[in-house]
Amino acid sequence: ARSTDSFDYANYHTVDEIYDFQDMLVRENPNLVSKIVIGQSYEGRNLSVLKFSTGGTNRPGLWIDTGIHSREWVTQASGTWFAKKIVTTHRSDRTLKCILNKMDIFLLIMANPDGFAYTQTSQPKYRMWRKTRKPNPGSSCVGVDPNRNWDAGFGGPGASNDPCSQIYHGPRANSESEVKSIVDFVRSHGNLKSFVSIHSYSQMLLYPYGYIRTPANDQAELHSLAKKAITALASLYGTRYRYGSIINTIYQASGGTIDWTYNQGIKYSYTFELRDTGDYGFLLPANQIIPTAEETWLALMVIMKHAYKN
Ligand SMILES: NS(=O)(=O)N[C@@H](Cc1ccccc1)C(=O)O
Ligand SMILES: [Zn+2]
Repeated sequence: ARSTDSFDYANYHTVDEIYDFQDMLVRENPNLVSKIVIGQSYEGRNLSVLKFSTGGTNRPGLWIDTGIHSREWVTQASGTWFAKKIVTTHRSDRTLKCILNKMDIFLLIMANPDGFAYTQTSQPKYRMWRKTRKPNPGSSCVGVDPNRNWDAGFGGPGASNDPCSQIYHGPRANSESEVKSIVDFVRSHGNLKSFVSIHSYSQMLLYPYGYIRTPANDQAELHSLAKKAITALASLYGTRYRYGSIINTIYQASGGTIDWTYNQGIKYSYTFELRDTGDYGFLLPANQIIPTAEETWLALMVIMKHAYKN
C-alpha cells in the first residue's frame, strides 16, 4: 500500500506488508507515533513496538500485543486496525484524547514474526504453526510455546517439557528472545498500568491466574472490569464472550504472559481470545477481521479508560 489510508484492513497481510505499514504510520504521524525496536526474533526479525504519545517523559503506559501465537492471524490483523484507529480518532474521541494526554500506548503487532512468516510459506501444512522457530537441541522438533515461556509457575502443570509439544515451555524461563525482549521492556519502562495480550480463538476475556487456582488479589476488580469490557464488546454485533480467570475459564496453563505481568504489579493484565468459537477457528475468514477489530476495540477502551482513572 502507498499509505495507511489505502492499506487493505479487510484482508490478511504478510510480515513485510505489516512492517511497511508500521513504518508508513510513523512517517505519516511523526508527532504521535514512533517505533521502538525492543529486540530481535530468533531469525533476526525486529520486534517493533509502536509508541503512541503526545509528549511527556516516561508517562504511565498501556501495553497491547498481538500475534504471539503466529497462526492466530485475526490478532495481527486486528492490531494493525487498532494502530490506525488510534491515529484517526485520538482527536475526536474524548476518552482516547484524555488517555493520550496523560498516558502512552504501546502496541506490538507481530510478537512472533518468525512463526508468522512460517505460516505464510507456500505449503498449507505450515499455516497452523504456533510456536517460535528456534531449533531445540537434541530434538528434531522446532520451537517453544511463547505463552508458556514466562517466569510465572514456569514448567508447572499446563505446559510440556517435550520439545515436540505445542505447549513446550522451553529449556528455561525467558529462553525465547521474543519473550525476553518484552520482559526487558516491561522492566525498563517500569510504569505500565495495563497489559493486554491478544490471542484467538474462543471468544473469552481472561485474567490471572492460569498456573494456580489461587484467586488473584484483585480478582473482584478484574472480574467486574472484564464484565464491563465484554458488555461493551457485545454492544456492537452481539458477539458473546465468556470471562474469568484463565484456569477457571479455559484450562490450566503455566508460564503464561499475563501471569508474569500481573506478578510484576501490572494489575490490569488480560488476555483476549478473539473470534470465533470454532466454526473457522484460526482460519477466520478475512471478512470478519474488521468486525472483530471494531468490537474488540470497544472492550480495550473500557480497560484502558479504567486504568487511566485508577
Ligand atoms: N490462544 S490459545 O488457543 O493458544 N489459548 C491460550 C490460552 C491461554 C491464555 C492465557 C494464558 C494461558 C493460556 C493458550 O496459550 O493455550
Ligand atoms: Zn494463542
